Amino acid sequence: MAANKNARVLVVDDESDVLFAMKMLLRPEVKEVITEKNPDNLLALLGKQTFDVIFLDMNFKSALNTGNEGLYWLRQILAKDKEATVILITAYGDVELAVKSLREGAYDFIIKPWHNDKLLETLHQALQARQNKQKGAAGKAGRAASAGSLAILGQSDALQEVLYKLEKIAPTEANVLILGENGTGKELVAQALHQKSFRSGKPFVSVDVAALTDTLFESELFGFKKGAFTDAKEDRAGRFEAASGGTLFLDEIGNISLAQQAKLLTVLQNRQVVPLGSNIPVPVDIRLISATNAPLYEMASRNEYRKDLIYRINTVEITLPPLRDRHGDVEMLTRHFMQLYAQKNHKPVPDLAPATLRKLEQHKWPGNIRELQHAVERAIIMAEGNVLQPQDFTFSPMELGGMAQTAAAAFPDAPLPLSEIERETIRRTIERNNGNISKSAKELGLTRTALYRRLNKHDI
Ligand SMILES: Nc1ncnc2c1ncn2[C@@H]1O[C@H](COP(=O)(O)OP(=O)(O)OP(=O)(O)O)[C@@H](O)[C@H]1O
Repeated sequence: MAANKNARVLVVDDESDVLFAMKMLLRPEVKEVITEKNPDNLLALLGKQTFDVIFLDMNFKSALNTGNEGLYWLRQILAKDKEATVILITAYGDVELAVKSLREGAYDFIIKPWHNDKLLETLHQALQARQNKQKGAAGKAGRAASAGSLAILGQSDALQEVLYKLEKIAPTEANVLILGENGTGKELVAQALHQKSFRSGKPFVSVDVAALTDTLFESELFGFKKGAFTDAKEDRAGRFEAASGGTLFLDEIGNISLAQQAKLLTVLQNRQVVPLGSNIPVPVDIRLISATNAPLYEMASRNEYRKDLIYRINTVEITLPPLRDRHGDVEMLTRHFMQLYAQKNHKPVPDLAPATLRKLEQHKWPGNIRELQHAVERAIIMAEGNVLQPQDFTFSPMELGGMAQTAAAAFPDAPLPLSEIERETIRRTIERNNGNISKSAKELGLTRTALYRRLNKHDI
């Protein structure tokens, strides 16, 4: 890091506290730190000297009124020097905008309040990248995000953007709402966020809230005291307490009743839970990650979901694209799962015929990565030779839409074995709920896990 000792850094922010803190932090790292409170002086400063890195506030309170002053100044800086290395300083609420600003040429951004070591890491990376660029090396190398030991695979732009955002927001305290269809990897992303956060040494507690009735919701999440209800034989901590210091992942948050929404909101507002049968509140120290495949905003506009709860849980949003929109990822994921399941089933890793790949790439994957995963496992188990052929991939009726229904209608009175009836009932329920597993499970009186087990059993 010796090269940094010659570096000159500029910090532009209209808050004196930020300037002071940055100066104290950066001074030992570089040769010179210049601070500037008024962005109007920026261009004059750049005219006088060059800076190796410029930290620029995205949220000036001042005059321009464009809604994104930071972006305006970023453009001004880059117009003057297109090689400038700019790191934006942004608030939680502006992460979307900050991600966009990367496309406009910012090197990176940090989120306020920042962690000092993270900020210094970003500074050193920026200086290194600048040096590489000056030497003519590939400056962008190493920018693609990975998700630690959890393999979130994909090379599509759509997924790369998600991974980039994940890297940025993981080491913050922001509540994250993950949106996306079934099987797009929401839980995987939640785990990665935890693993890359400062809470990673503490528990990651996952709760499928859609599976909980009103009473269970409270006892499971907030805990209970002995005697609170008939079966409460002893005190039990709720999931909020169990996740203390760590991350609480509430899956299927779109599927809770208005009464449950109100209870959750109270806890998040007060940052404390009151266990059932107690009147002593317990303080809560969790980072909240929620996920859903439900259209929360549409539901809110129909008054089926509380807007104030959405605002509590969505400090930052990550939307996972469906697999059909991740161009190039089907092959990568297929090959990954081929290796995984060949190994698991003690078989040699097969090849993939070009026609098979075409078939997989054309399929719409309504069950997304989970569906692909199961399809590959099935193919590995069933395939005869050591090249996977198109016929090794048979898509289930749910995946293909109405075909099975036609078949069932063709034999209305034929006696069916019980397992066929179960299969057909499950299939129709899922179809009626447009592939929503949680809703279907609720309707069928099963937990989601039990339903997944049956989907596997029936090869749906
Ligand atoms: N990008 C990815 N790379 C590798 N595996 C993935 C990826 N995305 C998802 N998976 C795998 O696909 C399966 C489904 O992912 P996950 O359970 O996280 O999805 P989900 O969106 O939470 O699903 P649901 O909405 O049904 O709860 C898991 O086995 C997960 O490990």
